[in-house]
Amino acid sequence: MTLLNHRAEGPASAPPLLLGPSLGTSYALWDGVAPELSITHRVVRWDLPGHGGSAAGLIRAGASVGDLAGRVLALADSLGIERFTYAGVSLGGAVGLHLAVHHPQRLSSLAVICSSAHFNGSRPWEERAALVRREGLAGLAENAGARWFAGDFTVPRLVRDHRDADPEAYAACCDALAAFDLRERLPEITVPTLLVAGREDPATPPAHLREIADAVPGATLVELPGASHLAPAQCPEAVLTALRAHFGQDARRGMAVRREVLGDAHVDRAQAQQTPFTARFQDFMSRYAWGEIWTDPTLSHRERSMITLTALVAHGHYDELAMHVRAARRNGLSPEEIGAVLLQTAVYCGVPAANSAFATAQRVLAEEAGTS
Ligand SMILES: O=C(O)CC1=CCC(=O)O1
Repeated sequence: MTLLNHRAEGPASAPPLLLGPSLGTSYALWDGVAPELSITHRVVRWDLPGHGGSAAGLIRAGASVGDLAGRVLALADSLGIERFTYAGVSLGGAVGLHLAVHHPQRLSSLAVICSSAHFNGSRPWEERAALVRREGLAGLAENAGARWFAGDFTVPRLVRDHRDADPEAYAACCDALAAFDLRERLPEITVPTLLVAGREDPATPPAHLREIADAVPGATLVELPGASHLAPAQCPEAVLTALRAHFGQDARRGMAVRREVLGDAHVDRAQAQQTPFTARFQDFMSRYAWGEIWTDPTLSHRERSMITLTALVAHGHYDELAMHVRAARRNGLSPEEIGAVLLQTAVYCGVPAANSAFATAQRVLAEEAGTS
């Protein structure tokens, strides 16, 4: 299957972050932001169909934002990325909102930049699509600066990408914008959401971002002075600061759950022993194991403890087992329930494994009870 053109940066083991562009631009929109983000993330930035390096045939007249989101998921699948953080500008942001409503299990965090839950109805986009199908993109690209940037600022590469986009594909993206309206569904969004508004943005003014922030539970809104529609290009430092603070929440949430489950003493010890060599691994654990998996409310902490004990016995990780017997007690499992889990492992992991597990658990439970 033909995929969206994309550029991947950053360590393959880092948490994946997908970046979506706005109508008329390419992944070059993220040039001032992506290299910095790729220090902590596996950044994958993609081009809209018929824009940058993506084939025009990836979109048809009458397309929807859902179709574009499907292309993004296909790209993620092809890269082996199941769950990802997502940030998108304008049309790219609409793709992010669609993913958050329709595919919440694929997203761990969302940032919507200079975008909206609706683009002022279908009329302006039907007119723009008709204009582009009739006359091509040269005229629109000529006045892109006024729509995209504040003051005299410009990015010649982005204006060039606008002019060189495929008119049919551009018009099909306009069709998608014409049909897009997610306002009714915003309260269903559960993924941590950041809204970034350009204070001087004429296309999606701050009121559009505020409307999303008011409707999405727990969402945060940041307004950037001096930014217009392409905030990542004109104010990369301010966008970076906002994104870093938002995406860092995964690690912070993870650290809170890690302390709840493993206890302050254990986490403080692990932190104190951290070296520059182990720092990325510790961060990975906070973000991924604790910030993403243990925080997922589908299973309770009790259930997660039972699964974890079993998995540790299966692989003979007895030091980790001792730690997770303490965690299981903190998560509300009684010594009898822990014994029942270990007994079951005798069936599926083997008697010798369960034998060692019982010895480890017995020692920990005795220590906890103060009888050792
Ligand atoms: O090109 C514009 O006028 C601004 C814009 C609206 C939707 C989008 O992605 O860019």
